[in-house]
Amino acid sequence: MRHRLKVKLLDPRLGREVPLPNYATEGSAGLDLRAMLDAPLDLAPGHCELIPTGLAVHIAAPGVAGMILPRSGLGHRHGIVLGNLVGLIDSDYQGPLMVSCWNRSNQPFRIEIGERIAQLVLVPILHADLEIVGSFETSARGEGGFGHTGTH
Ligand SMILES: O=c1ccn([C@H]2C[C@H](O)[C@@H](COP(=O)(O)OP(=O)(O)OP(=O)(O)O)O2)c(=O)[nH]1
Ligand SMILES: [Mg+2]
Repeated sequence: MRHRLKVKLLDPRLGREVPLPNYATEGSAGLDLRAMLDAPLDLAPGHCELIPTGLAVHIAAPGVAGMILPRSGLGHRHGIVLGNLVGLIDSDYQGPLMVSCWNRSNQPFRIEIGERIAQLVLVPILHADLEIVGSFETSARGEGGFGHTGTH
């Protein structure tokens, strides 16, 4: 499915020297987001920095949200993940889209200008209407959780 996403280019380099966010392949789920830094950033082990993507998005539909997720290569190979683990973008948010980059490794990591640091995934959202009940209908799991089904 497609969603028309309103985007403001806050950084004039986007779409010129640095490509606009795009899907790497037709089947990619995430739009790659780039680090719109003034200079390369050396992220020390254990440190976290808020990095501008150079854009603002307005999803504008309450039934859609954005999720910022790590890139698997950066996360697995270099320990570059997100300081908030997952970024959640509300459909009414219009401010600059920021990526919290956390170096969870024990090596410094250099983030280059325009480097693809994370990805934005649009997801459908259901809003809950709370229905207060005294008991639930029986389910197969009941209250069992946190390993209740065993490990094998
Ligand atoms: O990685 C992120 C996470 C959030 N945001 C923006 C969009 C989002 O809609 C807004 C608020 O995020 P969230 O609700 O997760 O943060 P909060 O700490 O609850 O702030 P608020 O009180 O503004 O809701 O911040 C980003 O730009 N990047
Ligand atoms: Mg919030």
